[in-house]
Amino acid sequence: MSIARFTHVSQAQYAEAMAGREGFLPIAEIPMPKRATTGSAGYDFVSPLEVTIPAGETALIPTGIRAEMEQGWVLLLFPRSSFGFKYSLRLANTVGVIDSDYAFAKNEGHIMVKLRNPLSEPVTIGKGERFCQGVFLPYGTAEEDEVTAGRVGGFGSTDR
Ligand SMILES: O=c1ccn([C@H]2C[C@H](O)[C@@H](COP(=O)(O)OP(=O)(O)OP(=O)(O)O)O2)c(=O)[nH]1
Repeated sequence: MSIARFTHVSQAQYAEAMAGREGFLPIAEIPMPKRATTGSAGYDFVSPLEVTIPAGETALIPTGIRAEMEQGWVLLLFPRSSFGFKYSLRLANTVGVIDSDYAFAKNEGHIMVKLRNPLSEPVTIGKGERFCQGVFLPYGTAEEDEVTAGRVGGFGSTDR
């Protein structure tokens, strides 16, 4: 069942997110997230730049990608299994929750991934390497849910 569409964020949004970094893929060359086989649940995301995460530290990777999806669906981000198995690499927030209305946030719904390297040695993610995966899942709502607010910002914005 097809319920979502991946697109690139704009050149301007990508440049803003990559400010101060070098050697990243041009936005047009970032491949759309792909499933490895017809039976795979996860869409693999590629890192647009080489990133070395020092021992015990974190790194934020802007993916250049946004996901529009039908209401009632969520995209959950997980590390790619092989990265977790090999390096114990994990998402700093354990799982990334990409809401269906995030695509229309001020930052165009630019999907960001924050990785944590819990090892005592640095880990390098190559430019163009598949490093995390996103799974689309349907979600339910509770009785008497009368939420009407819309999303504007990204992480933590609904506290403000
Ligand atoms: O790993 C992540 C997690 C979240 N997001 C984006 C998509 C999500 O829709 C938005 C807000 O995330 P979430 O709702 O999990 O964070 P929050 O801290 O609860 O923020 P808010 O108050 O905006 O809901 O940030 C990412 O790009 N990467």
